[in-house]
Amino acid sequence: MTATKTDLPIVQCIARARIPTTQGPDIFLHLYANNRDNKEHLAIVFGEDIRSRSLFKRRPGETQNDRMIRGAYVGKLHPGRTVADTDDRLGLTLHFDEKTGDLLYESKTTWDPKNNTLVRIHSECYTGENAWSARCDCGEQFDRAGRLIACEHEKETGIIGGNGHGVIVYLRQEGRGIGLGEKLKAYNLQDLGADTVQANIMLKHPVDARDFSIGKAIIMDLGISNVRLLTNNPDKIVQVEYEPYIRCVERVPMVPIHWTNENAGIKSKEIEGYLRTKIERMGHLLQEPIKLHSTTTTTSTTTTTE
Ligand SMILES: Nc1nc2c(ncn2[C@@H]2O[C@H](COP(=O)(O)OP(=O)(O)OP(=O)(O)O)[C@@H](O)[C@H]2O)c(=O)[nH]1
Ligand SMILES: [Zn+2]
Repeated sequence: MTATKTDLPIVQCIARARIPTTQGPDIFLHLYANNRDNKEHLAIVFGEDIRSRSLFKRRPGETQNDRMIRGAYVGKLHPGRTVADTDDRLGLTLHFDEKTGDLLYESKTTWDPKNNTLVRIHSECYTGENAWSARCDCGEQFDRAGRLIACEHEKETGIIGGNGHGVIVYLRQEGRGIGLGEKLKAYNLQDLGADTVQANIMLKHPVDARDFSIGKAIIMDLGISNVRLLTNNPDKIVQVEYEPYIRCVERVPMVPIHWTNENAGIKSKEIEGYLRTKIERMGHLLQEPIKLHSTTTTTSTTTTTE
């Protein structure tokens, strides 16, 4: 059954701003409102020409200055610029449907929806992203997604990057949707021996309380239809597919750094359990490295590991 756009939440990009990053490229941070929850979901967009249709749509009575202030401009802002829809210095002009005010697609100014675009749908994880947590790999995944979108291809794995175009849809679904407070309680239950699945159930929550439909609506709003999805989570792939509007043309794996490089990434008992539960109990598409030749040699009296 093909989807109809009406069964998706309605999202509205409220503001977009250029963020010069410490990693090199500028990103364009988009803040969204929606008609499902009162959270500020985000899109971290790499590429000035990936355009939010809801942000760029013309609004009755607004001025060009209003458009520039909310971030609905083409090219680059500079002191003294007065027109949002034209960047004289770069020779770029946006055009709109006179009746509806919708942005018209033109290859010179707007990313082609038919391009295969590298996308990560990332759920907020305060502990992994801001508190140096070694309980999960969310922070590592977030950083790697940004690096992969910015680069042509990843040296270590040969995976083709986004070459400066792509999106991290950042959903405020902390704790797989149960919130930070309940996640902290889940951590205490895990320290008492439960795994991440059991802990959620013991707290009377679903194993995964997330819904990716807002993420889907944001991807569509950004004019992206062919997605190279950065994930190991099969549920995300199923939930993002949305024929004929969104097609997952490729699943790009997110292998924990420590699994391919002994001296890097996150190494802890907790994260081993976290990843093992994802594989064994949540069906994540991750293959634990199989040690074919043990490096442990046993001699008559002692066992030494080189
Ligand atoms: N309830 C609960 N949530 C956790 C735990 N550890 C991490 N999380 C949450 O799990 C979510 C991880 O989401 P993502 O980083 O999008 O990853 P994923 O859905 O597991 O799958 P990938 O796309 O393959 O990374 C975040 O919301 C974290 O806050 C835990 O022990 N319990
Ligand atoms: Zn996490």
